[in-house]
Amino acid sequence: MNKQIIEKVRENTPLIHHLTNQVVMNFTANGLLSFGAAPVMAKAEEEAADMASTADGVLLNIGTLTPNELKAMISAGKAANQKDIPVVLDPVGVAATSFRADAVKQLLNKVRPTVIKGNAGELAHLIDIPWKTKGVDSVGDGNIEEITRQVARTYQTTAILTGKTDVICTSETTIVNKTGHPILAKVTGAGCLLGSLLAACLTTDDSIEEQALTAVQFYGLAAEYAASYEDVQASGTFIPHFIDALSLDAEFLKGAIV
Ligand SMILES: Nc1ncnc2c1ncn2[C@@H]1O[C@H](COP(=O)(O)OP(=O)(O)OP(=O)(O)O)[C@@H](O)[C@H]1O
Ligand SMILES: Cc1ncsc1CCO
Repeated sequence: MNKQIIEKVRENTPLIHHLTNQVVMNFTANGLLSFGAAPVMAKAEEEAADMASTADGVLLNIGTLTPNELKAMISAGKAANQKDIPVVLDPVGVAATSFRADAVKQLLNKVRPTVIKGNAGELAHLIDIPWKTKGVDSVGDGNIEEITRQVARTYQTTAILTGKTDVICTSETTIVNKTGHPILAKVTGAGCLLGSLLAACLTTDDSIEEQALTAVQFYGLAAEYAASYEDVQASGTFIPHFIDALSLDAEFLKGAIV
């Protein structure tokens, strides 16, 4: 983890334009604010390109996608690509329906994502590897490093697979992260908010490997720290501690976990 990446984000408060799902908008906005960046949610096709052009990073998350939102995502993604603004694609539930699968195909034909981030079931689907999924959740098992590598190679991008173990692959490197807490799997939008923090970390001038690792490692440490509070009984009591922990110093989080 490179703590300077987090410090730079907090100094610059980059604006992250989100085209994300209805389930997680408020959680994502509050989590990103706590981390130290600035969220804006704008999904009308009429304004998507303008908003993306003024942002420092763009998050495309298809969790509750509609046909009009797909058009907006393509406009926002193209506008971001034109200005070299980083784009994170989260293909939420892509294996669940042909509408989602077609939408992601269209997005990947028209937009170059800086990072594709998803759970194992989502990334496996992108390279036609059979994997058990349930709605937006991944419930299968298999070689997660190989899947992440293949997504990175096939789409010539950085791929991040999340779960108990996170895997980051660029064309050259594979990095594994084991920070995190099982309670995150009980928080809807835990992956979606990570995509938002990741977009913020991609706005610095550091290497993509460092940016990606910093985002996933910090996020996991914040979860471990939040879960260690005595009053945490389950996800409901965990969430406020987690939002708070996202504002903390990376070094402090490392040392604070017992
Ligand atoms: N069993 C686990 N142990 C530790 N960390 C976990 C575990 N499961 C998930 N995580 C962490 O939770 C975060 C979200 O990952 P996950 O794979 O659950 O996302 P997702 O399926 O896209 O979630 P959502 O669709 O709800 O947004 C990541 O930081 C990941 O490391
Ligand atoms: C539960 C759910 N359904 C569509 S998006 C979403 C949020 C987690 O991905």
